[in-house]
Amino acid sequence: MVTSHGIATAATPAKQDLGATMPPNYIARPGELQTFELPAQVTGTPTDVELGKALVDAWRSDGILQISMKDTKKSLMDEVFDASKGFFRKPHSEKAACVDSQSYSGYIASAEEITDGIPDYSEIFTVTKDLDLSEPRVRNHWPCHGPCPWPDLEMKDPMEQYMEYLGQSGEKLLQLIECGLGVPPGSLTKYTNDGWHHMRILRFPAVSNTNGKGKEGRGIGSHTDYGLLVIAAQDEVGGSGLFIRPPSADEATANWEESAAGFHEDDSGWVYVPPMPDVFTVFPGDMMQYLTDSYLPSTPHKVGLNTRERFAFAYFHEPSFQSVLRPLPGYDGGQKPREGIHYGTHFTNMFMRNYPDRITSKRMIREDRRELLASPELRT
Ligand SMILES: O=C(O)CCC(=O)C(=O)O
Ligand SMILES: [Fe+2]
Repeated sequence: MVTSHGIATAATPAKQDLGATMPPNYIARPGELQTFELPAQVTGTPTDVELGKALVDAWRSDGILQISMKDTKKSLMDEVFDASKGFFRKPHSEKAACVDSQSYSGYIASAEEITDGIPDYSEIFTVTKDLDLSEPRVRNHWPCHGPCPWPDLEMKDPMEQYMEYLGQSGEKLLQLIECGLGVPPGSLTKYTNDGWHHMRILRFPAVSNTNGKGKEGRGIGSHTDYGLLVIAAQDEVGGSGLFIRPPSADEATANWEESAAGFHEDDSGWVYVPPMPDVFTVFPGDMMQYLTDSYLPSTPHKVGLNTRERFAFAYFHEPSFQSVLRPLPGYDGGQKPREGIHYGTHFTNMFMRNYPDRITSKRMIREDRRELLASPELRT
């Protein structure tokens, strides 16, 4: 049921069933997430303010919320899941050819990604801004800027449409969060002009069907993501694998200062995100935490392998690569660093940490590309 102001109560399965699909050997309590519906547009009406405050409250208590998927988008979801499955079914050599030496777009084999020094079993296709070799930023060797090595149009077309749609949802969410935080319109969206939005198309093998090179049972180790918003979707078939840690007064991360990878990985206190039909899950990233002085902390999460293979998408709604972010008015509590955070530097650091052996990281080092991150042209 959806109320007139977009605050919805999804038809949830009985409480005792919510944890039934949890990955084996994980201990967590099943979450009961709040579900919201996004309006056609956000103009700052009292209804928008009410919804924005409800989103902020949901994140502050649960660390994650759901937005319901428009009926008109359900066929697009079918298309992107089909395209993802079609890609991951290809022979290894075809998938492994999808890499680029200048961007981090493309294929990441199972056990190639490192979180907190340990290989993950996730198999991934990453999509960053697809810029061809003649694009000025690529010609000028900006770190992480380059083409996306799409395997074919069957993959490219639906994925681009999907990212476009999530881009619109991301902008609406930021506008609503501005309303909910009581900051002037544009305080968040000024950073997303030319946003460095990217996406991870993910496959997780069944727990009984891995290549033996990663950490047993683990899909992705505990981590926080880097930008403003994470908007995730998963198929419901294999059960979920996602666990999150709700905000807590005695737990703090600051991923740009000290790695949050591995945060409380094996401790209690995790919440299982049960699979729900026709919703996206949304939670804040590192830059939202910095801007709000941890009023909206970046949500730690991890993924476990389930009894069946699982397909998922994680879309990241981000500031522009060039952005230097500064505390929001009313949320400047002296958070560090005082000079602001350059998002492109944070992104580059995180990707080099996750993929130290990738051709892209090696070229970055060989060509000293990171030096450019300090130049005024890359900081606006
Ligand atoms: O599999 C998921 O649901 C989330 C994946 C994730 O955390 C990521 O790609 O950063
Ligand atoms: Fe993540």
